[in-house]
Amino acid sequence: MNIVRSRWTKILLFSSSFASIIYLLRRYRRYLVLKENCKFIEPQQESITNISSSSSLIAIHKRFFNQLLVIIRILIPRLRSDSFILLITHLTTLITRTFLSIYIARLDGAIVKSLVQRNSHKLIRTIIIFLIVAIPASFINSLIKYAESKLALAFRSKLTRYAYESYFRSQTYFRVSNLDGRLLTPDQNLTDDIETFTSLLTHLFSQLTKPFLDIAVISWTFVILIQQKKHARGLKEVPILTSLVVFMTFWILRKLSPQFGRLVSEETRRRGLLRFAHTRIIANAEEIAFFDGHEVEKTWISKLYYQLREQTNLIIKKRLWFIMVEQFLMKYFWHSCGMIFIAIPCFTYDGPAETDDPIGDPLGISLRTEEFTVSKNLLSSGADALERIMSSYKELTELAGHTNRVYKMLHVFDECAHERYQRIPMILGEEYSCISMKRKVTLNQQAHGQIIESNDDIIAENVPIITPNGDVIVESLSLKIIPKMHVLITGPNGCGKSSFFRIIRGLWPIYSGCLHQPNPSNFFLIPQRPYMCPGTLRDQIIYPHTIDQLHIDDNQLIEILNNVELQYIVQREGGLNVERDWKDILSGGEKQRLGLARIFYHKPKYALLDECTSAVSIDVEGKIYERLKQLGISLLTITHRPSLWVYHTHLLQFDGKGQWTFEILDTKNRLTLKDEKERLEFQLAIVPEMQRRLNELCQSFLFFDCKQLLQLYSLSNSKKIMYQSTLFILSVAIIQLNYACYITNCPIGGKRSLNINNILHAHQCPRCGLNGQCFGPSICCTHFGCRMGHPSDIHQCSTEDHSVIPCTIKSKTCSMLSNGRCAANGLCCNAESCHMDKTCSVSSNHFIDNVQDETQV
Ligand SMILES: Nc1ncnc2c1ncn2[C@@H]1O[C@H](COP(=O)(O)OP(=O)(O)OP(=O)(O)O)[C@@H](O)[C@H]1O
Repeated sequence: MNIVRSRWTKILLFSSSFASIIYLLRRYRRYLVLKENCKFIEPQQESITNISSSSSLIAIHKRFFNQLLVIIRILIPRLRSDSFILLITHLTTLITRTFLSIYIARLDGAIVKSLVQRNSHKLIRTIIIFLIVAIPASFINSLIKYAESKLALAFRSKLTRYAYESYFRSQTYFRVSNLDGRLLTPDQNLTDDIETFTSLLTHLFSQLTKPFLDIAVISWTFVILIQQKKHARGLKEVPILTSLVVFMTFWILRKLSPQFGRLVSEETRRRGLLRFAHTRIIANAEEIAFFDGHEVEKTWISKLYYQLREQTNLIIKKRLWFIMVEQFLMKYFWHSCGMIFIAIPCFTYDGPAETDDPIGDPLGISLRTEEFTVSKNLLSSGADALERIMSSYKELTELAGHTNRVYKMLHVFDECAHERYQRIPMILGEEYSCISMKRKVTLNQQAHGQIIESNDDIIAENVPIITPNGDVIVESLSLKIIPKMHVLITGPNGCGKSSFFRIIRGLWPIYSGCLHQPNPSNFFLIPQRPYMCPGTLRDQIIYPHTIDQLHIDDNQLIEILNNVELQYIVQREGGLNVERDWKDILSGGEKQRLGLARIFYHKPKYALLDECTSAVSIDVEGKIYERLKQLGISLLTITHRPSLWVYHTHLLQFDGKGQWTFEILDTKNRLTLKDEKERLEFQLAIVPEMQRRLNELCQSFLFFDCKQLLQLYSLSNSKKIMYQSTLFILSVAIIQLNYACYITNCPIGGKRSLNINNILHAHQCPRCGLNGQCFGPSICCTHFGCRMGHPSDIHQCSTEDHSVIPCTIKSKTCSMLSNGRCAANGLCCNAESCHMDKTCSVSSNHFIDNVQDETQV
């Protein structure tokens, strides 16, 4: 009480409470920020979590064991496999270690006994034996770790090999990411997940096997010990009480245990998304840098990181309370119970004193001490084993989570290999909403189209083009392409041109109809951005061949580079054997040409060229096409470039509304028609502007709205009315244009420059300045002289533009300029300029007189 009352204690209590409150408030604020940050991508997560939770694969139950069994069959395919031999080795080391532990416990008891007996010889002898036994025991301990790591590696190799085989079979790697939506990060599944699963599995194997062995052997040793103690009461109840304590602990822990499997599985998924986002940034670094898009990327990545952090925090928090309860029960509670159990014979023994030294130790204290030490050691080993089994529950639930991920990966690989796909509807709805107008089909079923291998021809019979999302791009396509046919494929963006390639190459499933397709080795696709594989320049040309499959020499390879006008690259980069990051060091056009070089190397029957020359200059493109045709390769080209038309014999045209045409390509005629079309399109493009101007003129000068007339024109169905309306509009337009030209300043210098002597009723030109007269659009003269280009004069003189009749200046004509009139003393002007003229003399009221004259007229 005194302590509590002391001033310092009060200050300490107050400040710690204050600090705690501040800490909690800060934590709460950070939690709110975190929650806010995570909001943005929550819906997608929810949908994915639902998929895993709905199938309830996380908890330890029958399904988990079934999944584990499937995977174990992959890990241990036969009894003679290396993984099984390693497993047996590991098991043997574990058993040996158990027996050694019991032996060491007994040696420990013997040491204590010799101490109590004060028998130095026996003590030294026992210690020497103890040290000798410690050598194999240490080796076995190390061997356990070694065997565990080797076993984990063997399991990992087996599972990785199996997964790679599935992943690279039947283009599963393409199908998983393009046609199926269940695995968002297959890279993570194939690397991290497999590694974590196999190390956790082997760890749990040692964690569980040895404790079970320990418990079995220790229990057996105790049974023998109990049987020897005939005169001690209450020992028979010890096994029942022990089981009761263990069962109770297990029950409490199970009730309190959070679902670690689910939590860890979710954490792994979020880690995968974060890694995926980083990979995306590396792949698109250049574009992001060009657009300065790092802020957007940073925000997105931070959000993903916060989500991961939130989940990791949750797990850490849940572990804190769970481990506390676990430690209390299994360390302290069990220890107390154990001490009570082994103390029972000390209190209840009522037989004669047991001693092997009746003279030195008649009461048998040393023997009892030895028994107590052995029992205590055994009991602590047993408790340790039980503790491990119990704490393994947590790891077991985590293993369930990882098993689920690995199993799901293998399952999806298998389904994709058999063309059974599933997409996640929410993601589709968001990402591809632009094509939601198209007809959609449900695709969670197997494709029923027929694929027949043909010798040479590609024949499609009523084959639809359907995207992996179920959007029907083309309802039914029927055509026949034979070798030596060169097909040009055109159409608007997104109409299915590239998808047509995917269909004939067998990348997308065929949902109905029949496709006769030559062996895939007859096709070679060059996309707009060709893939640059890791390796040498030679590897780029021969891809996907390897050096072992190379069938031509270096001179021929250089000849191939010649064909695509890329021979200089050998010298520039230092030979064919040089390794570079080709994706980064080559320009867009060079990459495209290197891609085309592969066709010269492989010489397929059909070259599928998907806008693969968009970055190549037109002259080089032409040469490459000519050379490809000389090799007898059929060219199927997607392009928007008319320069390529001449190299093709047929045209496949998609209209973007599900319709298509396939016909012979008459290039010459088509180019003429194209020219005409472009010309007409250009003319039509300026029609609205002309109509606007015409209407303006109609309103200004005819007080008539031509729009009505134009409407009448566009509404009139009858050809005769249309014809008449056109004639009328044109006549009106011509008259108006001429008239408009006449009344605006069409001639140089405006209307004033016309010879007005021939025009009746010409009126006086407008006044300007101080008693001045407008001579031209920007010339104002008084008898003092003329000024040119003054804004107020321009403003006043431009009123003349609105007058229908031209104006005149009634002063004396002068000969220095054509249509010139005397503007001031010694100055002759016309509507455009002024010139010195000695013959000109005017009086001060000259212009006023003129006005009066005009009034009289
Ligand atoms: N993997 C995919 N999953 C779902 N839809 C896809 C996929 N690939 C393409 N699509 C959709 O299929 C439609 C046709 O695509 P395609 O690539 O064939 O167009 P395209 O005619 O080659 O267009 P462009 O001229 O722009 O290259 C598009 O609406 C596109 O969104």
